[in-house]
Amino acid sequence: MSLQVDVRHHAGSFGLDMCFENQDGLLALFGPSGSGKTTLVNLIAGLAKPRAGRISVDGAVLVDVKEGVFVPPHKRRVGYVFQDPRLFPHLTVLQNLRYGEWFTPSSERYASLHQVVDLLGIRHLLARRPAHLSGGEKQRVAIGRALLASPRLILMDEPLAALDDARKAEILPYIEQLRDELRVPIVYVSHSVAEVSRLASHVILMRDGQVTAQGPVETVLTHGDLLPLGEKGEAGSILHLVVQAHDHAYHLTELQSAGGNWFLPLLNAPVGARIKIRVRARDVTLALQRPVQASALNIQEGHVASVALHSGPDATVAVAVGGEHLHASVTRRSVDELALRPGVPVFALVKSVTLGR
Ligand SMILES: Nc1ncnc2c1ncn2[C@@H]1O[C@H](COP(=O)(O)OP(=O)(O)OP(=O)(O)O)[C@@H](O)[C@H]1O
Repeated sequence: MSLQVDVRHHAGSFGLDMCFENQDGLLALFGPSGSGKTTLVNLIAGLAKPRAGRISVDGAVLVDVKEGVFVPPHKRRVGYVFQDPRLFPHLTVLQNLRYGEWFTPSSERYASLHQVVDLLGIRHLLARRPAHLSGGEKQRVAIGRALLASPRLILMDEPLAALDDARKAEILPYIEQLRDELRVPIVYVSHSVAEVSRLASHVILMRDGQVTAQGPVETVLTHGDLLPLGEKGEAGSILHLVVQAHDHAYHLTELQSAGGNWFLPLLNAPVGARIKIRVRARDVTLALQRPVQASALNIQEGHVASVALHSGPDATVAVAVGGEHLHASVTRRSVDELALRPGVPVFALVKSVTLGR
């Protein structure tokens, strides 16, 4: 999928001016409340028309103000999943799903009812009406309805925001399947670093209707200063590891990376599986020598790649471990006292790790 956006728009006193291009995978739009994420999603869906500019998907122009092109929403083949599932209350689940198919000519359909029902695990719900579904089930049906339109692109605007953690955990694997098995391009709006680091391949950080940073999730989420307030402490690194062994006696799984081995609470993943982990910068401590008699199991050996001094007491140190960067949040005072400069060999002690599989 190639999504090309180059638009200018006004809503009341709010101005949006964005230009970006994304290829394949799940693109996350991430930014503080009021930064314009929903406004942008509405422009892609055709629910609003930009003042100027152009949006295209895979070369198909959805809007081009200069050329006078504006494809109406129902002809865009762009699915939309909102925070609130917005199912038709008087229709059964099956009828809600079938509605998704109506606007797509049969020659352009790639998603069948059977495939979607099985993918989302909703076969047992087909005869029910939305009032008799849980929040998580409703959202799976809403995703199914969007998918049955065989969309070129699915827009998801905080689809998990109204759900509790258990329901979120239930839905995330389905979104991953959409991304990996059906390979449906997704533009995903979220406030949560945990969600974005698990799902996204690319991220656009937004503020005041502008792009403040964009790129692969591994690099963008290290910019704590650019993340929305409340998520700044979540800034960190995403690393890719391979499951090496399970230690059932201690309930630990050993994973391998170029910088040393990692130990995580026992994982339900086969030996050889590739796992993505998220390490918050504030959970990483640096030492110049390998600590002895320390309780931390995760000690990575590397060297300082870069040091970013912030305006307050803090600094972010990127440590090169193997081919990847592990970020540590330390004080500026520690940077001086340990003379942390690019090239200095260091040991990184990691307190806790979040899985972002
Ligand atoms: N129709 C409108 N008229 C006037 N102002 C609008 C309109 N739609 C949106 N805005 C303003 O545009 C700004 C961006 O809103 P938008 O909903 O796109 O932000 P957001 O990043 O999605 O926020 P949130 O994370 O809270 O959902 C806000 O200041 C909002 O008040």
